[in-house]
Amino acid sequence: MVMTIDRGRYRCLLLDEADQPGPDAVPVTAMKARNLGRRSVIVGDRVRLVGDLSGVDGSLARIVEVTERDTVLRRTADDDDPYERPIVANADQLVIVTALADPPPRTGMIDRILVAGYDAGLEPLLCLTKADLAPPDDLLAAYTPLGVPIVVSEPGADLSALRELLSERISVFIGHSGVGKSTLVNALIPGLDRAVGVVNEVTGRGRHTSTSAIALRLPELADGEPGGWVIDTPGVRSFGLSHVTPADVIKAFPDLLEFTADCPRGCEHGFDAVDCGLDAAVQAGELPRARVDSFRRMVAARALPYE
Ligand SMILES: Nc1nc2c(ncn2[C@@H]2O[C@H](COP(=O)(O)OP(=O)(O)OP(=O)(O)O)[C@@H](O)[C@H]2O)c(=O)[nH]1
Ligand SMILES: [Zn+2]
Repeated sequence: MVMTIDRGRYRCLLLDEADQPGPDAVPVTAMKARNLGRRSVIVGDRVRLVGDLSGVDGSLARIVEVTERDTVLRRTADDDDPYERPIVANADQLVIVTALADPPPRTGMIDRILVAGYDAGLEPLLCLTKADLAPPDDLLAAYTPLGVPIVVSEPGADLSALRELLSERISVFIGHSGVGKSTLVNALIPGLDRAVGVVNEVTGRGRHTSTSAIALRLPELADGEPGGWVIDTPGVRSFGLSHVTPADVIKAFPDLLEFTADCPRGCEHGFDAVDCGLDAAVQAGELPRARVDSFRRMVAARALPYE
């Protein structure tokens, strides 16, 4: 499993058949073998290595194969940039970390990250930090109808509910700089000491430093269940979605999708849609209005100018 990437060097951890690192697993540094050509290798990829697998300082293995990805989380640098940047492979959960204050929550950003997650086939989880500074009520009201699980944290909070939601899964943590992501990851992984309070440098408009995502193993739960993996990502300022279509969004909502069979051709099922099947379903009492509205907020977030 590729844990992190630094200037063309891939830090990998050897996994056993159960997809877990063995008790003595050491990180192995590898480079891409020539046969891979321009094929991308990203954090979370499962790869085959040959050569020196000792992990000894200075040793270098070669990545000769990237196994098929279950999921790929992508973003575009901004909405005018058609180039998709895959960020993380094989995750199954997307944890959107948002502060309740300092910085204030931006639902537009949450919605955009949700859309990217739905498009990638990841299950969302909203993690609201800094509850000591502001109450979570508005965000709870906005995201509960969507069916997004929500955990609320503050300094010294009991994280057992969050640990339970992370166990046996591969969870990508994403959030704006300063929301308390490192603080949270440090609390989840005692002894880790991820840098807190360091603002990410920005190398240009909407671009971030090459600081890679990094996969971190969570400690086992008290009952011996594997803790799962956290893939921590650099703070994001924007989340370009030009690679996602309205059809991609509604696929994540099978209960809504079934009512759109008779929509006019090209219907985007948004707030301004005409003769949309979702409105008919609401009128017939077959769908709750709040759920349709929440979904439509996602469709609108997709089309908003990137922030
Ligand atoms: N009041 C309060 N402050 C918090 C909480 N969590 C984190 N902080 C503070 O918020 C600041 C930013 O926290 P970080 O953990 O560095 O935030 P981050 O999201 O990792 O930021 P980047 O590293 O820039 O991506 C620090 O000063 C933390 O001490 C919280 O629950 N409540
Ligand atoms: Zn429609």
